[in-house]
Amino acid sequence: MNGRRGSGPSPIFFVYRRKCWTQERARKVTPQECASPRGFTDARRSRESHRGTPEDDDWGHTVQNVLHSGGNFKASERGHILKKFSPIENACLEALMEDILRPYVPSYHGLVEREGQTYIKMEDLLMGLEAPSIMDCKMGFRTYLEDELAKALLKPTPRKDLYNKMVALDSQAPTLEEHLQKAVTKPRYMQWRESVSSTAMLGFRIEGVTIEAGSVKKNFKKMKSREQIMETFVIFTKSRQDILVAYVKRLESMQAALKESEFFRTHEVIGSSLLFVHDRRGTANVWMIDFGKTTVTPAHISLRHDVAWEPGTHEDGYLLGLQNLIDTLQDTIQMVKENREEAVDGSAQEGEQTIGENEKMLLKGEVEVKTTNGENNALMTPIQPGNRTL
Ligand SMILES: O=P(O)(O)O[C@H]1[C@H](O)[C@@H](OP(=O)(O)O)[C@H](OP(=O)(O)O)[C@@H](OP(=O)(O)O)[C@H]1O
Ligand SMILES: Nc1ncnc2c1ncn2[C@@H]1O[C@H](COP(=O)(O)OP(=O)(O)O)[C@@H](O)[C@H]1O
Repeated sequence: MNGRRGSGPSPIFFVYRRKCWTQERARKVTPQECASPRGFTDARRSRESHRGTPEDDDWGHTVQNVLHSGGNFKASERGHILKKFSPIENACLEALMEDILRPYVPSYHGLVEREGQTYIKMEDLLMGLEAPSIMDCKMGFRTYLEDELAKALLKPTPRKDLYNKMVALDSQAPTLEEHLQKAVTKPRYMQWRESVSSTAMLGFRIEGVTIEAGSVKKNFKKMKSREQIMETFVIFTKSRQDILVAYVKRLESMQAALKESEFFRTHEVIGSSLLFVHDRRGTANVWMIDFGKTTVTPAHISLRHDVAWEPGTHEDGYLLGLQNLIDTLQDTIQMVKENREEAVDGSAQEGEQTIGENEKMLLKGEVEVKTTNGENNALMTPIQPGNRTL
């Protein structure tokens, strides 16, 4: 496995990034605004004409906010990025530097201040990659904290923004009462998101993808089935077996470390992602990121991560999701092998064309990767809380 702490400059890989060069040269956006898609868009819209100062002349090399982040990142010097300070994430990264999981998380470099805001300085995981492809998978069967649920039960606070996001995806999803209020509570929204995506079935979901420095695709919210996810991995890796195999190996070693980890035993890992990164040269790696909702469990609880959650247990199902992810990738490798063998036989031209079409659609942002025979036609039985423990 390579891809860690490369020596070259971090690549610039988004369409918005390319637009940023032009805009920055025209002095319409600052490098800092370029650091996030949202910043870029806002700056472009307002047509501001200030310059800004590149940090350590290296803003252009900093890789940012790939898939989803409301402007939480900022450029730093080569090899590092800055993420808005959260005491929870900061404590996790500090603790992880002393844990067996250290090789699987971005290295932590303390806190820095920029323009009155505190940031966590951490390793840029895209450093050394050339036009990287990136996928963010959110892990676990539960994506909200027990505390959030308890608070919502005690004092329900229906939110209009979450209602709007819900109806945007499915106008039938809210109940009659929710339609009348035009608002839903956060746990209700999060549970619904789990149920329409693969989270509820598989314990992980794809949040976003970018392929070879292309634009960011986030249209995976309704992607539920293992088959759809396999197709997405095929598209994402362009059927490269070496990359798929590298991913599986990395996940297996991560899995072994997780089972030994003191940090993992004592933390409820909610809303954390695995970041898959690779490039055309075959550099590939997977990292654990986003510890903003990863919290220490009460002292008497030792978490297993491979059992169903019941309120009060703090279990998150992370290991079940990870096993399903590994199984899905292994099935993908098998599928790619079979496609290749058939192609050699001259009998798989149709299948190859399908993948090519899907790829085009994904790149154009039109994809809902289609299953051939409906939802959840899993090729194998997913591990779920209840049907198997590790
Ligand atoms: O993905 P969509 O459907 O947009 O829903 C988002 C994500 O779940 C966010 O998690 P993440 O940042 O991990 O993607 C979550 O932030 P939290 O992590 O703070 O729970 C948001 O909650 P609000 O920020 O409360 O809206 C929620 O609205
Ligand atoms: N250390 C890092 N190096 C490079 N890219 C990162 C790093 N951490 C996060 N990212 C990118 O930023 C995106 C959002 O990260 P995340 O930590 O989930 O932020 P948020 O908490 O704002 O959602 C990820 O999907 C990933 O593409």
